[in-house]
Amino acid sequence: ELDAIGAAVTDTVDVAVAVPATLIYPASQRARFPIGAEDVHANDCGAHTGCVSADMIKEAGAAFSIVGHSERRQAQGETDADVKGKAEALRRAGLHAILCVGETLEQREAGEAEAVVTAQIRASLPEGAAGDWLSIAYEPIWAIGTGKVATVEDVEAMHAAIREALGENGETIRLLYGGSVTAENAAGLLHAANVDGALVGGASLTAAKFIPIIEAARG
Ligand SMILES: O=C(CO)COP(=O)(O)O
Repeated sequence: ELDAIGAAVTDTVDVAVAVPATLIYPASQRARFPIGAEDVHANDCGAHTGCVSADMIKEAGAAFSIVGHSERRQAQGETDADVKGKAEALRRAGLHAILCVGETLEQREAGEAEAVVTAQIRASLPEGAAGDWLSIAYEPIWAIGTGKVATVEDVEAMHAAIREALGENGETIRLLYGGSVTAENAAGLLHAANVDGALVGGASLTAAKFIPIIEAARG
């Protein structure tokens, strides 16, 4: 799959794949594009048995890591402060951070989506965040792995709110949309205002489903 994806990469689209920690080394040896981790620990060293630091993923060949994925915020109880610490650790290691934010269905139905997400941004964004080392992924929790994709209008409204919340350097930071992105809906989402890319889950698992999304980003 990595070879097929690599063959589809051109210099007009940036493609990167985040993999489980045990696969970083073999994937980075093989892939012709950046490989990243799905999480890192916030500390550079210390007594954290079983945790994986930014320097450890770097040594294994990672160029970046996702931080603050909603599954980690929910299942591991990660707070915005934890997520900020992880993004800062990546910066210290010279790696890129993809920082995830997103609201629950309950919060969206209560009309709180933008307030929740912009509060997450304010609390988890490191000082001096800039596009050369950080991207934001907006992933509405109700859209992840459910087949329920946000509308282009909702994504544009949220990304405009995020862009504003980012403040200084905000224009340099890439805003990715994630949640049930497929070959069918990718073009509309990727060409929406303030959408600079996608964080693709299920449809990235096979080259056959992922390559059309790369092509939609290019087209
Ligand atoms: O959260 C996601 C990737 O981590 C999105 O997953 P899906 O694209 O499968 O909805």
